[in-house]
Amino acid sequence: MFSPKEMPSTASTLFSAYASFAATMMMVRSMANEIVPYELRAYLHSALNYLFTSRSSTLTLVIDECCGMARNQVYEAAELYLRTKISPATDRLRVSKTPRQKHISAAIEKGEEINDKFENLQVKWRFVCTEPKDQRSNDEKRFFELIFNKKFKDKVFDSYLPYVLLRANAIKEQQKVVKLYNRECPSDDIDGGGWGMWGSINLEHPSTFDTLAMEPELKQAIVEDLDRFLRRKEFYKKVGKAWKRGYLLYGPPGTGKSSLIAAMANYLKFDIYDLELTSVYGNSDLRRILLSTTNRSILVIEDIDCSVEVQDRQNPDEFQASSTSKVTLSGLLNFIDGLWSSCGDERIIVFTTNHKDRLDPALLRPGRMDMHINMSYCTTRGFRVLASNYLGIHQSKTHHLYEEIEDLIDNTETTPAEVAEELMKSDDADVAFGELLNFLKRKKAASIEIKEEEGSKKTEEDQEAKRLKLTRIARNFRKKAIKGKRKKKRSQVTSQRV
Ligand SMILES: Nc1ncnc2c1ncn2[C@@H]1O[C@H](COP(=O)(O)OP(=O)(O)OP(=O)(O)O)[C@@H](O)[C@H]1O
Ligand SMILES: [Mg+2]
Repeated sequence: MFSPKEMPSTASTLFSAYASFAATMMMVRSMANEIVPYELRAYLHSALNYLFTSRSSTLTLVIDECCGMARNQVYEAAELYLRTKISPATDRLRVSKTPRQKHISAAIEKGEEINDKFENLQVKWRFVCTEPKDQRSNDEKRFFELIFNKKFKDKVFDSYLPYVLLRANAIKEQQKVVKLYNRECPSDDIDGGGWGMWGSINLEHPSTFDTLAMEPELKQAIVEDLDRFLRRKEFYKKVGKAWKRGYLLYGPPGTGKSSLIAAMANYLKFDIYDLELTSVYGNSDLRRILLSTTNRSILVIEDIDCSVEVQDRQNPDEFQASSTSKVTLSGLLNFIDGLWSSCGDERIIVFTTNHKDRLDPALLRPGRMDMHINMSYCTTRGFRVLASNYLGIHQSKTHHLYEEIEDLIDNTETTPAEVAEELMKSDDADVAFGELLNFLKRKKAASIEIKEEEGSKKTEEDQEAKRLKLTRIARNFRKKAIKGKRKKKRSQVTSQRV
């Protein structure tokens, strides 16, 4: 213990000792700074840090929502992917649904964590949201943290994150709502580009390849063609062809041309652009409209025989005159062959017509439309599909009216639309099939009547032709007889002179 008298002198001794120590240290430090080069000092500093700070075995990847102005694809993929990983351990979820979404979607809320396993890798995801600096500013920052053991760094970069991106793409495809673009759609639609541009609605057409009444072989051929088309990106590049495919659907009204287009769109998850050519002002307008369509889409031009000036190819003068106001077939074909080739990927073009025979040969030339699909009248196998669609009767099952119905279907020109309309008349199969049978009987009777009428007309025509022929023969015979008489007379006169 210090006596009160000793205290000041001890404190001053201590202070002077500390001061001299500090001065010495400063001198040593400045000497060391001069003697030891900067690089060596930095190295020593970090080595000491490494030795004395506690080392973490985990690595955290920060995945920001945006990279500059663009959206970060890894962030978007993580958001979608993690929706499928929500477990009962999650406490808070964000729930939403936009008018275009079919289902309610749930995503994790800020601060929530999700554990995931990928082969022998265990990771933890955390969703972080920074609070905006003040209430009015919109500078909230959102990001995911991906936390895992450092030794798996390569695996995460080379396998896990690519897997997350792939899965997210598949989920996006699955959730995609197919849209129907039309230039008459309301312009306040978020995808609408104003007057004269494309607006869209969800494609609500429920048609699929399963519900289409067609010959199974033809259906199979179309599905395979579409699959091959999707697979062959590299092939198209290699042979220098645009990655597009054209289908011409032809057949009478009500045979399922539009239903097939909807089935294609639903199968591929491609949007449909339904183009009414008569509303396009000219070829340059057409170019502008088509350039504003997106990849992975189906461009549909219905009733192509009624939509374009098909004669203009044979008459270039007329083409000049009409090109300012009308879309010409040559304009359309040029666009499909040329311009589009260089700027569109995964495009499908479908033309439909009720009269293939009226189409310009340029459109039918091989290589123009890759597949010509004949949508014909209903067949017995088509009828079985419709019976299954409308009345839930399995295609392998039968009904006591089937034999009669199928015989009439084979022997009349009945469209699937007509069959569908009859089957819709009742939920009771007996009643619905009865209605269909009566309809087919009436149809058959009507067709016999028409044939008889045509037959009697033909007989009348034949008789008239026969009468004309006989008259012609008789006239010729008379002419010949007169000629013969004259000749005989002339030769008599000559012999008298001689
Ligand atoms: N092949 C089919 N398979 C299933 N349903 C069909 C088929 N054909 C027609 N239908 C039914 O008839 C309705 C009309 O058919 P759709 O509009 O597809 O015919 P279309 O050939 O496009 O006729 P149009 O030439 O008049 O445009 C469809 O909504 C569907 O209910
Ligand atoms: Mg149609």
